Amino acid sequence: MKLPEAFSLQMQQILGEEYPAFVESLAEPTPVTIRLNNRKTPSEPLATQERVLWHSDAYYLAERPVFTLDPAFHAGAYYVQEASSMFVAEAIRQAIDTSKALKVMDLCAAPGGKTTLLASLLNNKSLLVANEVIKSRVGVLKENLEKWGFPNYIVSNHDSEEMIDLEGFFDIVLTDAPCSGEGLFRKDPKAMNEWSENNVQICCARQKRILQAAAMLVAPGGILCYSTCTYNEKENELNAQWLTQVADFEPVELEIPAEWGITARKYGYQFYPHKTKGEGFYLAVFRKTRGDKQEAKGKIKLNRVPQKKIEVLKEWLQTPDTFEYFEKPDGQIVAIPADLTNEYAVLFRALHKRSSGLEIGQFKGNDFIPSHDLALSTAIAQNLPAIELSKDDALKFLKRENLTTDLSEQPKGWLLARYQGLNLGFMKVIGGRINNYLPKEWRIRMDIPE
Ligand SMILES: C[S@@+](CC[C@H](N)C(=O)[O-])C[C@H]1O[C@@H](n2cnc3c(N)ncnc32)[C@H](O)[C@@H]1O
Repeated sequence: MKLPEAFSLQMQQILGEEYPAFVESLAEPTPVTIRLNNRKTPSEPLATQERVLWHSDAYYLAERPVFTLDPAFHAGAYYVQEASSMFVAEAIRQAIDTSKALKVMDLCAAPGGKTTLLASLLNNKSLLVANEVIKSRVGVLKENLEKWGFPNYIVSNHDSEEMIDLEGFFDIVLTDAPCSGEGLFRKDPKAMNEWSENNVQICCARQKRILQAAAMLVAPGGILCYSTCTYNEKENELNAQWLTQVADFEPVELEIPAEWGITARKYGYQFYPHKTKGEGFYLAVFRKTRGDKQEAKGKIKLNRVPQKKIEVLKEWLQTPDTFEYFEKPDGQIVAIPADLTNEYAVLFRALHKRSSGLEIGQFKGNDFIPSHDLALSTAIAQNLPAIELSKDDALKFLKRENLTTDLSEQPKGWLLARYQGLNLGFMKVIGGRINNYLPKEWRIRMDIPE
């Protein structure tokens, strides 16, 4: 691999005698890792081998399978994620009590790897906002969150500076900042071609701007996590130092076993591919020492669903009484955790470009049409009519093709397509016909080998 000259010099300065080992590691293949969803376990456990040291649900795979051809992947049983970046969960676990009801903002969220990591860390009384500034990246973020199934989430599409009304609102803010990507050179050669000292400067200035906005969102006592997938001082340690100078934050020291191979710096923690089995990564965690806390108080400005309809909805959810039900102007019903209505009201007021929480479906006359979001949510009732599909048929369902299984004996009505006990989506049995309700934009497009 021919590294940019200025980058080589920079790494020699940072690493000294470790530099040759670093260069050698760049010629090795990128490890393939998956992180299992702790709320969705397939009946046949995935074949996993070596565990990622800093995450109890994550594993290295011997080779990269075609994930598109695994229905369990589409059901949200696991996420394919670079190993080093999973350290965010361990850091948060050490920095804050995750058994509490927490309000969490993932400020630079698409495609959602770390958002799903956060979702697995949170309990069902917590609330997760996934924000992405680039509109074209919001779709994939939503899709990944829907699949993951954690019900208490909102996806928003704002610049980090547009959130002034959420000052002091969050217990945790994650800023996984856009960066020069030095840690991704072997995984993504494009990152290397785009690298320049000038680009490092641009990234550094942008990160400061995002960090300043992120700092404002944190409640006193809350934590701010700052991460990049790069090595240079400007984007990492110097930005971390800058934050402690311009805002009321102190670095949180983490306990890390030596065998994990993570390098502790003054403010943060650095992953190098010659020392850890993963890509280059940097994380610093800070606690806010002072500031104003925003109390969550407000009223959701959506129509409440009439009691008669709520009785219908109750059949579709596992714990229907833990939600309150509202109707959006387009008729979609959203289920909002009853304990979190004040929090949702504050978020709805402050964020204009956003989703409205878990959309469970809509009424057409007296009939309830369940949504795909509901099919994949862990909030869905367990006793709904369902059919377990073979792998072939599960893939056919995901391609929106006709199934081989004979469904003519199935009672008319809604039927969940399942694979290894995990929901893939809804079908409707109408006489001799089946309608597939998998959203068209979600269907598998690749040809399935015989
Ligand atoms: C490193 S990526 C995030 C990866 C993601 N956290 C994950 O784990 O899958 C950085 C993201 O920040 C977004 N971004 C860029 N500028 C931003 C801004 N001013 N505010 C919020 N997000 C921004 C980029 O569009 C990009 O999606």
